[in-house]
Amino acid sequence: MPPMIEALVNPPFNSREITWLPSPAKINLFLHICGRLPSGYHQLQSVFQLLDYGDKIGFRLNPNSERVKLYDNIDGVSEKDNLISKAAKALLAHRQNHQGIDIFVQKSLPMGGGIGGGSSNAATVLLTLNYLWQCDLSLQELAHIGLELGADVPVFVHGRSAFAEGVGERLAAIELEPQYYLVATPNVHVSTADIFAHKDLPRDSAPISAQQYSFATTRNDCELLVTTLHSQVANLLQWLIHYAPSRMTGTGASVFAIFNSKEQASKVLQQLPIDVKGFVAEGVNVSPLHQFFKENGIKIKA
Ligand SMILES: C[C@](O)(CO)[C@H](O)COP(=O)(O)OP(=O)(O)OC[C@H]1O[C@@H](n2ccc(N)nc2=O)[C@H](O)[C@@H]1O
Ligand SMILES: Nc1ncnc2c1ncn2[C@@H]1O[C@H](COP(=O)(O)OP(=O)(O)OP(=O)(O)O)[C@@H](O)[C@H]1O
Repeated sequence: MPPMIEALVNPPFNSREITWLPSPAKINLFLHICGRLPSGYHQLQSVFQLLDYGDKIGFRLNPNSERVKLYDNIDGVSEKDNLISKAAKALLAHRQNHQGIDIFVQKSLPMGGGIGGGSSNAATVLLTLNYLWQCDLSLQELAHIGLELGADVPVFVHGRSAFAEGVGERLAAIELEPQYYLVATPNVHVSTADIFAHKDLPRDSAPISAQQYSFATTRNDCELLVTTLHSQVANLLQWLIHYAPSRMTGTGASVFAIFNSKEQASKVLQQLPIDVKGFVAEGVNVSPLHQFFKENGIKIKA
């Protein structure tokens, strides 16, 4: 495609340079388990708080190919299992053109930490390829495709901090006070599937309404089990709680502490124990990915 026409068709994407899009993290401000479905999946209630921090996914048009090529491998994840490839594959059937696309990844988020990195990567790919391939799917349709890839994908597709129910797919946008979060990940892997399958996991929290949500009156129902099984998570939470209200996100291993100012959060970040990785982020009501689309005049069907 000649550069002029290409630039008109797919701004801000082109074949000369990589366009980097945000793939933000989330934390679960609370996580109640209200029951178990016949499928084995759990009925949850949660508040997904989106953050202004995350990975970056790069896209470059390839005029010489009709294929999607993923350039950056993620340690320990085969290309076939990568949620980025899976998201691209899931959209193939819907594409209205055969534009070849090269995909790149700058990973900042720890994997399997309960902060949704893989799910967010998948959502960024679904929304971007929907645009580049002119699939014209709605957010609802993209979220439906995303749910097949992971329970946390729909919230990133919709791009709003939300009160969530069901397996995480029934979402109601929520406006949260701007706050700063120190997110810290100890050097231990917690398997989401193992935690949900564990006999000691409590599964009988009474449902609450979105209006009833407050941090102080809610919990993460996975926290007691995960801290019992993994002393690294227990020790980190005990340490953090001296500085600010703190809780585990998802099924761990990451935990977060809530601060009113970025300075306070950054000060504690600098003191984190040596084997703990962390970052400071601001909570946002609208995903940085959706902000990117808005700023570039790209509309997605509601
Ligand atoms: C715990 C949360 O992080 C909360 O945000 C998510 O619900 C987990 O989302 P995720 O990592 O995208 O999870 P998935 O990849 O869909 O599921 C991983 C495994 O967790 C269990 N699982 C997950 C979600 C759910 N509502 N009930 C479950 O029982 C299932 O055994 C599943 O095989
Ligand atoms: N692009 C990807 N980025 C990160 N992990 C990926 C990716 N593709 C596949 N995975 C696999 O998915 C697993 C879960 O990834 P993810 O980062 O979404 O988990 P998480 O932070 O625990 O999030 P959740 O809150 O959804 O449980 C990883 O351990 C990894 O094996």
